[in-house]
Amino acid sequence: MNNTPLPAGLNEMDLAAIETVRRVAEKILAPEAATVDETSSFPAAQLHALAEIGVLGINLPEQWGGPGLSALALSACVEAVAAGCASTASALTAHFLATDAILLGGDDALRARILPKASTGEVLGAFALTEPRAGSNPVDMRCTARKTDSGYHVSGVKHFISNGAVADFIVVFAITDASAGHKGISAFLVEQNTPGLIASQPERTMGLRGGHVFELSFDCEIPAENRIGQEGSGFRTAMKVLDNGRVEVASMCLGIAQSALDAALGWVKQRMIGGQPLAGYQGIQWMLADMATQLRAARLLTEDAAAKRAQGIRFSQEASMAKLFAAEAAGRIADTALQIHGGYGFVRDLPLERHVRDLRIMRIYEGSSEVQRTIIARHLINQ
Ligand SMILES: CC(C)(COP(=O)(O)OP(=O)(O)OC[C@H]1O[C@@H](n2cnc3c(N)ncnc32)[C@H](O)[C@@H]1OP(=O)(O)O)[C@@H](O)C(=O)NCCC(=O)NCCSC(=O)CCS(=O)O
Repeated sequence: MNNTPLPAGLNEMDLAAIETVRRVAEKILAPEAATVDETSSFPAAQLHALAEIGVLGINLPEQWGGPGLSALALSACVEAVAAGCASTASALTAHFLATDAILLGGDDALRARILPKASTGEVLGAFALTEPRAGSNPVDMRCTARKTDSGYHVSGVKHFISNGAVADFIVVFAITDASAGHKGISAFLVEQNTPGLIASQPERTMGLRGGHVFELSFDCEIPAENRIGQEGSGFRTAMKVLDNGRVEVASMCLGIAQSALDAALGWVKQRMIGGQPLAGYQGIQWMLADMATQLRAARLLTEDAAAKRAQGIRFSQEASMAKLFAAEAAGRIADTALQIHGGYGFVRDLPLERHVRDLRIMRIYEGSSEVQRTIIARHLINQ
């Protein structure tokens, strides 16, 4: 039975969806998570299992093929997937970034063309914002989209793109007016089979080894109808998408941290030291108390951000607080869980060292902890 707490205010459909996702995560994702990591294999079968229960569209409203779940339920589902297999959760949430970009930035024609297929998993998406020389500051990007008679010529290199080579479509951000700063950035949809699109081999990463990330190089002609929204609207679309994405990263952190805490709780009850279980020692109890308190705080910040997201008002500050705190807390929680396991925690037969490795990127991608602090501070100063 899954003892992860649920937020208040979920309706029956939300609860049914979460229960189904938890069941699939426990029965199908979790048993394969160590193998996915060990073999660095892309979790295609896991995504397929999630697609079969509708998870690839849970960020979408009913109009575009989604179930119309609440933002709180979406977070709880992402948490459940991450608790089962963090690599799968990373590939899934990268797909959400791509479909959110079309939902939030595109017109109805593009939404109708892509979102229903993306919600069933018939097509998988990727979100290409980061470049080798433009990570934390996307306005420094070099990728360009030059107008042609039939559409645009997209040219440039994107870096660290989850799903990049396996996605059917890639949301690419590129400069359409180099003199206009962030207002000169536009978003485009590039299909995988487009001539001139070349993907690297997957990067060899420390963690999330099944959540493959690629360098993508573009020298592609694309039709005008593949522009997402108006020219110049790309930066705002990217930022709005990342507000959503940061709550999903926070939710992934909750799932992995909860798994680490659960493992530590199981261990301290069975591991005997000096004739008594580890759980009897005050030093261990205090570690557990700190882990649970940090996890609870991360959960409440994540729920707060999800609740603001549901209200349809700007929630950048709440999203950044949730991501910042959850990523840093989860890293500490997993590290403490490993410490409690002693040498066994360092051994790859147990999941603790994998949790520590998988969590490390959470303080970096979708805006580093430093970027989140910048966003929070700007809101404090400007409000
Ligand atoms: C740190 C930053 C937020 C700083 O951005 P800027 O200083 O360049 O821009 P601003 O002046 O703040 O804003 C310009 C403009 O945009 C509007 N804006 C900004 N944020 C939002 C928002 N959240 N929602 C709506 N509108 C927004 C703002 O109001 C301004 O509008 P006006 O000009 O006033 O009209 C930013 O650089 C940043 O977030 N950096 C981090 C980038 C990042 O997270 N990259 C990660 C890429 S994806 C990834 O890592 C994983 C992908 S995967 O797994 O493949």
